[in-house]
Amino acid sequence: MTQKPVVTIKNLDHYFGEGSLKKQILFDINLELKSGEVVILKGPSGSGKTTLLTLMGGLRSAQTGSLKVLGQELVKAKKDQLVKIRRYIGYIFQAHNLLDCLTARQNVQMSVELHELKYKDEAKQKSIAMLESVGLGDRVNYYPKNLSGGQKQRVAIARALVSHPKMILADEPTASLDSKSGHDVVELMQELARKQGCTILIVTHDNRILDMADRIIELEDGHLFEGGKNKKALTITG
Ligand SMILES: Nc1ncnc2c1ncn2[C@@H]1O[C@H](COP(=O)(O)OP(=O)(O)OP(=O)(O)O)[C@@H](O)[C@H]1O
Repeated sequence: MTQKPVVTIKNLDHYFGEGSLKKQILFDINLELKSGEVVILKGPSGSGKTTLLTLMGGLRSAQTGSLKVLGQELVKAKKDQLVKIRRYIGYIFQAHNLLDCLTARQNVQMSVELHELKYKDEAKQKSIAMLESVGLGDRVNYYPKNLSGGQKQRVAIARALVSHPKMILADEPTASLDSKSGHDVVELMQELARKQGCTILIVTHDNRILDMADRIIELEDGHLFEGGKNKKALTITG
């Protein structure tokens, strides 16, 4: 496993609101995510987890400090730079966000076609192969309404991984699943991501999946700590 940083964050602060309503949400965040790592980010509701995830994903503008994703500085980055970085990232959310009017295969294929110019048939075969690798080979033509929660989440994983992202950002991917499906879904993400050498960051409240991470980090009131009993503020040197 190579240990090149995929994300390097130094002294990152984040604020919402303006003037007298301005409120600091993230305080002096320092973090490094390496290639192929599976990291879980936990913390109480409102501690800033989603805010940090969306900043790393180029889904909102970073304001102060430094946030580098794949070597690209995102603090004060222009919109088109954020759009560019998003091509290298796969997103998985709690509410799987599948399009109901498309089959499992079409949902996955849409992502292939957005990411690369492919002949339609090639994109279709690639999507079917990806669905097979998440155990849904017999469900490729099913619409989301005819799939279980776990199966829908597997389609979302297939869609996120089909374009070989460098990093997967998953926000509460197991929240709507029972314990066994939740474990299976994370195991699958882990296995596929390892094969592709892709980094995974999972935001979760779900204590049932904590054992699956290489590393656990924790946010409390906007401050980031290395997880575990003896919590230590994260610092990066050099
Ligand atoms: N767009 C916004 N404008 C203003 N405040 C916001 C905005 N988004 C989030 N916040 C505030 O920022 C803080 C952190 O929110 P965030 O969603 O990042 O927390 P979280 O740890 O992901 O919470 P949860 O576990 O409940 O999803 C909260 O106080 C929230 O109210």
